[in-house]
Order: sequence, then structure tokens, then C-alpha cells
Amino acid sequence: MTEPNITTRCGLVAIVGRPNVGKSTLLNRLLGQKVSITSRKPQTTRHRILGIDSEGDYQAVYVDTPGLHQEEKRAINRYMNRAASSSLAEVGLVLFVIEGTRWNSDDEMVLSKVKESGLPCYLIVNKMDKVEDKEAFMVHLQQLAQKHTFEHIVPVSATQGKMVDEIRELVAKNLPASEFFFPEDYITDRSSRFMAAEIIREKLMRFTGDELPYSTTVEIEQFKLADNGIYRISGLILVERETQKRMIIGKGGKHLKTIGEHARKDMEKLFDNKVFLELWVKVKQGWADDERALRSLGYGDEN
Ligand SMILES: Nc1nc2c(ncn2[C@@H]2O[C@H](COP(=O)(O)OP(=O)(O)OP(=O)(O)O)[C@@H](O)[C@H]2O)c(=O)[nH]1
Repeated sequence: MTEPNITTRCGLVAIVGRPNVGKSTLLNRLLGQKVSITSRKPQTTRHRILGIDSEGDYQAVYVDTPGLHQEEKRAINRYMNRAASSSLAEVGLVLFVIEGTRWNSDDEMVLSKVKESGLPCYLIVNKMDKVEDKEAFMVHLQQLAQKHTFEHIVPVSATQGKMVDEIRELVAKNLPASEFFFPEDYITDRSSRFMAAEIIREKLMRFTGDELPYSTTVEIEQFKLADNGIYRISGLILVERETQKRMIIGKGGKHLKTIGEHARKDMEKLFDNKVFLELWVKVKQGWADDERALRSLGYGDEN
């Protein structure tokens, strides 16, 4: 039913794709703000996160999803796939992100989900800055166009911000008439606590070895505005093994200090406030394998 009195447009837009293609980087670019953490390592995004882009009479609510992947051995991977698949059920448009000229079986799997959903889909070919052979790329584009009836195919570079405004415009055009879902000044639906934990996790991934990311999680034990106007934040980093704990803390606590400093700076930017950050590391065995432990850490609450 059309509502003649509604002059605004608003809708949910899913950003899907296999791990590491640049979904979170694209979302941050679309919003001009960092709401989703990124890293060179695949499967950085574990939770579903909303990024809200309001301008003039429209509001696009982006759903950044964990990268869909075929490996489901661990509970955390099953959880991430569930979070990514279920977001397709609620949206009106899909941005399917792939990488340059690379196309693999995980991309194929995401495509089959997009097809199943029956939703309009824009194919976003990211990391164009890395594509050297333009001729081969044109052939690749033609092959991609055969795979599905995409509404648009847009080559972009999320890191360089190239063609990102064009995507915003295309998305805005597609939004249905609706009241805004969120107040205009919101950029995400997530709490400051959640954002603080995500920032710490991002720094952990950036500053630690390859082995670490999948077995690390962060809980915010304290988040309060102290009398002196400073945010006091305590983060607890959970790892699976004593060796990982030592690795994170580093010699004389140096490594943890670096992680903390970088995290604090990002928090101060995001919260626009001074932050006092304390970090602790604790060993909690097997958390990534155990569905119940995951739920207790807040991984099961999303639909
Ligand atoms: N060269 C280049 N690198 C990019 C571009 N966009 C993203 N990246 C890099 O690709 C890596 C992964 O980016 P993310 O945004 O974390 O990817 P994601 O798809 O959200 O990853 P998951 O969380 O694993 O699903 C990071 O190192 C980014 O800097 C791009 O346009 N060009």
C-alpha cells in the first residue's frame, strides 16, 4: 500500500561477499566514518552491524555481514554464516562485493544465496586499484554479467574511495518511500560498549600474529563516564592458550601497551571524548568451539 504523505525514503541494504573482499572498508567509505572493523585477515567481521547513511530525504541502512564461507567446522564459523544469511531475509537490496578478477567457489556460494533471495542486486567489483590487465578485466566483467541479472555492475576501489559516491547514489534511488528507521544523527545501531570491543579486536588483529584472531574475543567489563568527564573503559581479552596470552602482552607488557594506545586513539575519535583504557588478558579454553560459551559472550543473540 502506498502512503501518499511520506516524503522520505528508507530501506535496508545488505553488503554480502566472501571473507576479505573489502565489505567493511566499503561500508566505512559509504558512511565516511569507521563503524565496521577491517583487517588484512579474512573473517574480521564476526557480528552483523548496521551502518546508517542519512542525507536529505533518504536514509540507507546498510547491513555489514560476516563474510560467507564454506568452512563450518567451528561453532564460531557456523554462527558467522547464520548471521550473514539471515540478514538477506530482511533487506530490499543487496550489494554483492567481489574482488578484482578473482572469482572462487565461495563467491559462487554467495551468488547462489543472492539468487535464492530473489532480491535486486548490485555487483560491486572492489580492489580495482590492484587490477593491472584492463583487457582481461573487461573479459572477466562480461563473464560476470552472464552469471546473473545484476541491476548494476560497479567497479570500485573502497580504499581509494573511487566510485563510492556513485554507489551511494544508486542505492538512494532504489530506496522505497518510508519513514526513517533511525534518528538522522545515528551512524550505527550498536552501543558504544560494542564499538569499544570491536576497536580493541581490530587492533589485536592488526598487531598480532596470524594464529591469533580466531581464538580471541573481547568483553567490555566497564564503560563509564567518570566525574572528570573522561570515559573509563576496561576491556578483557579472552584467548584460548597461555602462549597466546604471552604473545599479546609481549615483553614487559609492551605489545599490549601498543594495542591499547591505538585502540584508545580510535575510541577518542569515535566517541569524541577523552578515554582512559585498561586492558586485561585471560585464558578461557575452547570458547570458539563451544556454542554455549559463544552465547554467553553475546554471539547468539542476533537473528
Ligand atoms: N587494494 C585494495 N585493498 C582493499 C580495498 N578494499 C579493502 N581492501 C583491503 O582488503 C582487506 C579486507 O578488507 P575488509 O574490509 O576487512 O574485508 P571484509 O570483506 O569486510 O572482510 P571479512 O570481515 O573477512 O568479511 C583489508 O586489508 C583492506 O584494506 C581496495 O579497494 N583496494
